[in-house]
Amino acid sequence: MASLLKAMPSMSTILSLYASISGLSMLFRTIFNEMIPRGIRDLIAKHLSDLFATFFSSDFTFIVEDRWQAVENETFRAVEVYLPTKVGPSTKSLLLGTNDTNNIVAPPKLGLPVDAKVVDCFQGMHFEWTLCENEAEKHYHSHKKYFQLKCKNNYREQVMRSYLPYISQTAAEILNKRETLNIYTYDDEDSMWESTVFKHPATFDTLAMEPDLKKFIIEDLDSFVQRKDYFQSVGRVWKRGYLLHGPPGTGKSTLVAAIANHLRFNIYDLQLQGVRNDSQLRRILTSTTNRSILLIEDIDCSTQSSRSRDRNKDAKEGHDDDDDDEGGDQLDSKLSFDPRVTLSGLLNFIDGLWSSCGEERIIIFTSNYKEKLDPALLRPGRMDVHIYMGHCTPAAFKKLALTYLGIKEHVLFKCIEDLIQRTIITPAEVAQHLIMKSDDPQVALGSLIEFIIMKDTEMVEKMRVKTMSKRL
Ligand SMILES: Nc1ncnc2c1ncn2[C@@H]1O[C@H](COP(=O)(O)OP(=O)(O)OP(=O)(O)O)[C@@H](O)[C@H]1O
Repeated sequence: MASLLKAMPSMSTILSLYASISGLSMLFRTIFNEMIPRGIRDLIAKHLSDLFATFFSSDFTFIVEDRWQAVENETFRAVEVYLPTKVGPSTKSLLLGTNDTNNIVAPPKLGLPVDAKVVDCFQGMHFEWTLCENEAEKHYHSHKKYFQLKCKNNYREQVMRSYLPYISQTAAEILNKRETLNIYTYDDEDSMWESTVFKHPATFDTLAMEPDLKKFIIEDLDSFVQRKDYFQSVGRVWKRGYLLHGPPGTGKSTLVAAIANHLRFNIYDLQLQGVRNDSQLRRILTSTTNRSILLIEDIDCSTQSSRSRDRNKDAKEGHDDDDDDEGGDQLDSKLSFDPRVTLSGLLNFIDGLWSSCGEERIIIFTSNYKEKLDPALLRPGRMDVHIYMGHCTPAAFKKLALTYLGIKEHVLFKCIEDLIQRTIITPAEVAQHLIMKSDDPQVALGSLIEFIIMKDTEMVEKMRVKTMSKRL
């Protein structure tokens, strides 16, 4: 103890040390105040206080819910895509799975289960994410998921200014590079979209249609995705509507698949017949994501009011065109269904106020009977592009022969092209013959010629009977 006391400095030494330190600190303060400009002084002080705050400030929690003001929360979607790329030792469990039925040996994908934690670092800041779930309030409501982001209180501004934009940017890049596309159908029971992998092989290359029309569609799509700023500058929502119309089997669905593959957009395939009313429709449509295609097939059969009121009146009075027999029958069988979705409810999403929900969307309606659609749907500016998918032309036939038989020329081509010009035949019928009959082009083309001649004869006979009955 005595030796310890001896080793301690004397009181006078401590006092003189204190005096020197205070003298020095006063000197430094004077130099600091006199020589360093006020702006720089404030900056240094702020950085020092930030440094202390980083260590001693309390935590702050951001909540990112899956919906935001009645629509899909894009921040939630971005985080959902981004976080699985950041799993590390702190993540104790992961979801694992694949929905790719075409390739069951493909590596499974990762997802985050409820309560999973992911730690992320960005620009020296430390973040802790957790996926949480709310109990459903009612048994028929699905559970609500949300992300919880914990960070230091003083990171708040940087989270808003740089971290979240960085996540959105990264998620967009991941989605742009995604190998698989999804097709969604709405599951009424669970009130949610259900997805499955979309692996349709159709491309613009394999699509049989007039080259000029094909070129026009590709250019239209490309210019749409590149012109976000233009849409903004002219005050229009960044959406594009296509109406594909034409007889069955002319490639409308195939064109939708080619568009999805070209843009790498997911497809939301909505069966309007299954939607109970406009408010459900609104809920369904607001839960689709950006960079996607909303597809409503056979719109002429989907809403009572999408059919031309005049045509319905005519049909009731028995004034339907004779030429339309086939279509009329089909339409009538669907008339028995009475959906409660109204055309105005639907149009609200195309160009009404609700159309501003979401961006970079393609809306595609298909119809076999454009003339039976309500004029409101056809009004200029409503569906931006109307594309008629017609019967097979010589150019379309040549494309199909190249796709299915791998040939560009054949002695039978001339004969088939002449026949096609005077017979009504769909690309689906041509494709059916080229794919099913034989690998040998001679056999396949010969069988196609037989089929076209048979159809031609049938057509001539039908015309003859019709003319006869008119004379009588
Ligand atoms: N223009 C085309 N180019 C290439 N293949 C086509 C074309 N049209 C039809 N086909 C072939 O015919 C099949 C049926 O075509 P698709 O389903 O696209 O016709 P659709 O016009 O959508 O018919 P529907 O009106 O009955 O729905 C496709 O699987 C495709 O193989």
